[in-house]
Amino acid sequence: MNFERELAELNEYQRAAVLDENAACIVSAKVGSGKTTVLISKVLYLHDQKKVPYEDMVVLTFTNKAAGEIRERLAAKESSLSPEQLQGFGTFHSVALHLLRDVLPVEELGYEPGFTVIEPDEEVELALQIIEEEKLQIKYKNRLKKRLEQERTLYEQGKKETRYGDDLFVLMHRLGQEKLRQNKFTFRDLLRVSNFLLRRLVAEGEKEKFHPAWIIVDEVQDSDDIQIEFMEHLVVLGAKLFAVGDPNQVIYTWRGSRSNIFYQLKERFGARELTLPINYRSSGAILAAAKCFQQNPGELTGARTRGEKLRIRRHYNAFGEAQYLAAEIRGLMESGVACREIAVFYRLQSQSEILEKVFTGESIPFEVSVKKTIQDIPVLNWFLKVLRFSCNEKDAPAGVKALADKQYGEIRSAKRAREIIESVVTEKAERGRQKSGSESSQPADEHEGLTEKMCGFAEYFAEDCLENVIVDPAYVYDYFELDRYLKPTAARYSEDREYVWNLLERMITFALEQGLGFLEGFRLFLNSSALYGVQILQKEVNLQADSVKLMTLHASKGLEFSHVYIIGVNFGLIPLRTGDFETEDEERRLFFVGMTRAKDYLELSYYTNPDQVRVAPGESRYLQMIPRELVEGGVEEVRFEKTDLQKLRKEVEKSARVQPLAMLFGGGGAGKSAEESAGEPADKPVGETAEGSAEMKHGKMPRVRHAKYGVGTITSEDETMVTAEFENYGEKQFIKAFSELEYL
Ligand SMILES: Nc1ncnc2c1ncn2[C@@H]1O[C@H](COP(=O)(O)OP(=O)(O)OP(=O)(O)O)[C@@H](O)[C@H]1O
Repeated sequence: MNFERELAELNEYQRAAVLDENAACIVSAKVGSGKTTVLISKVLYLHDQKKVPYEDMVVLTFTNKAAGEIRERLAAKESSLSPEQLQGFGTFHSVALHLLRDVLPVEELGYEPGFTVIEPDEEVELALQIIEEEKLQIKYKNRLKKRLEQERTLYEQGKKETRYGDDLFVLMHRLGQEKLRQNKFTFRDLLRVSNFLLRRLVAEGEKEKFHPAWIIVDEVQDSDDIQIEFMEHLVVLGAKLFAVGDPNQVIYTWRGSRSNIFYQLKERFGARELTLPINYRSSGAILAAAKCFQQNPGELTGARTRGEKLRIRRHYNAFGEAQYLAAEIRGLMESGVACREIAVFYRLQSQSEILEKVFTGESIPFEVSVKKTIQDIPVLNWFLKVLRFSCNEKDAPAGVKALADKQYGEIRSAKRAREIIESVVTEKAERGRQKSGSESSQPADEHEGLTEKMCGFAEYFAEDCLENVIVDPAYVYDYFELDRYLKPTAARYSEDREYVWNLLERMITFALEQGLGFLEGFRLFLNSSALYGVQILQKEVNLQADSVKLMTLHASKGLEFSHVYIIGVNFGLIPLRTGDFETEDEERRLFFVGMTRAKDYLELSYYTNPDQVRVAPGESRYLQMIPRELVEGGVEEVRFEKTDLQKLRKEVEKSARVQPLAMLFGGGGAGKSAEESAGEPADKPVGETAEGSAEMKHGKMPRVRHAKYGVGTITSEDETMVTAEFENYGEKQFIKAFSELEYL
């Protein structure tokens, strides 16, 4: 590789950053100024010129997408790279997982190497179970997830009193014990426990166990306290720090990042500060408009000419807009614009549904970036429980759920399932004790069916049979006799079978790629599937594929397209209604991030008759903040016949009930957000039952059931949406067409 040539392509600011060798350096970069470019050049510089092995670098990103991009770009430059060399490259969580698995002594804290990683929702479920069993007094249980997040720091600081004077800290203590007993980590635990063990390494002077030479951080503006502490430990262990970020792109304060982060980092690490002020991406007009939303002052220079002005469109509603966009995109395609250069951004995932339907009808190739995890697909949700218990017998709750699932498996009562699993666990423990005492005892295995399968799994697949038989999903599928447990008489059977089959294929490929034994590979996958969620099960949008990209503003971060359409710039959507100034600031930065993805053409639109509840008709004030000289010909109204809209709406409602399978395992197609697709469609759709509406009219609040959130009460309802309150999940909104709620 010719590094001189690489360096020559950088501007003076970028070069200075790449060549900087201070013990700590923070690069405060402007949007589109080449942060990713610099980060990759830095890694190459250290490796090629300074002879730092990749294994001695920890490269931390905030998303798997960013980590993937860095890996890809490195692989493109150096084809002989192996996954082992890049084990320290990834998100904070995946690097912490690697440390806990391969470097730090977790067993000294009582965990076992086969630990699993659970999603926040699973932690809440566990917490609710403890509350019930131990009769704890917890206020605002419907906001438990938020409360656990918000008050965790107080608890960790050793505070005695919770915010509401209840048993929350007792719960946190018990939750910690229970997770340890079940050998489980949450995402936050991964970093928390890593921090604890790294601190101990430092205190005990055992730095030789782990001492990276460099720590390189992308999007550093998104770091929260626990992540900063993680960086700090690595620095104390001897690593030099190089971090890049943009204070104008802080869009995750709800996760704990903060807007004064650069000042904080400079103070904490005594870092040198460099800047990258030149935006290479956007035309002059786009950049000038985006600057109206920039919150942190400072030079933002564009390298490009003024280019085309922005456009603002007014639509009757989202249905009309979708038709307009389809026609517009068709026109662009005919004029030679590649589909992959066109993107539509929206504020909420649910806004993609109408676009998907219309684009499918109009044969516009598209891909939707959907945040959907394995847990959103009922059959996989069940099968994961089966696998979790099969691979980790300490995870008794998973075993109970696998047996007591309402749709799959043996469909036992919760009580009976608990009894069975408890007896299995006791029996195993007993057998273990007898084995270590005398050799004479015989296992009295009375269990059969799924229980027997789960308990025998680890033993059955114990030897490393990866190369022989486990290249075929059928082997595991048949082992569990899944044809029996997936209920072949159900209408969804063939779809479910395909889901499971695909999951198994993925797991096997994953184990093979990792060069791991079967069991070990499966265990690692079970952790990663929670950790990576979407990425493992569902292809991210393929930026190279020639299709229009549909995504939320959040998902657009870090990407660029020649043509960008930001839709629904109405108050209530962009910006969302917020309760405080800080969140409002974040909404503004989010809009800034979206606008600055556009290279050549940016169009913004709003509705005069929005369908969503709590969305105000008319343009949001954000549109009024853009100087009119940057906008082509004022606001243009786009009209569509109302009859067309009604027909279209009916079609969307009809077709939205069938969700193409392809998109879940790659490929384009329709998809729903995690929240909206958490369960199977119910038989009786809300809005289609006369009694439902009648009850509302007479002031009674109808009760509904949702597959994931349980029983709730409708709080409001309009033509398209329905809002319901659930005891443990708070208020949730649903699109009626998806029929997820069943009236009780
Ligand atoms: N020195 C340069 N000369 C010309 N183009 C450049 C240069 N550096 C970066 N670019 C181009 O500028 C665009 C933005 O670069 P990059 O994606 O690295 O920016 P970024 O700072 O990571 O963006 P964002 O702020 O959106 O995260 C890319 O198209 C990249 O190829």
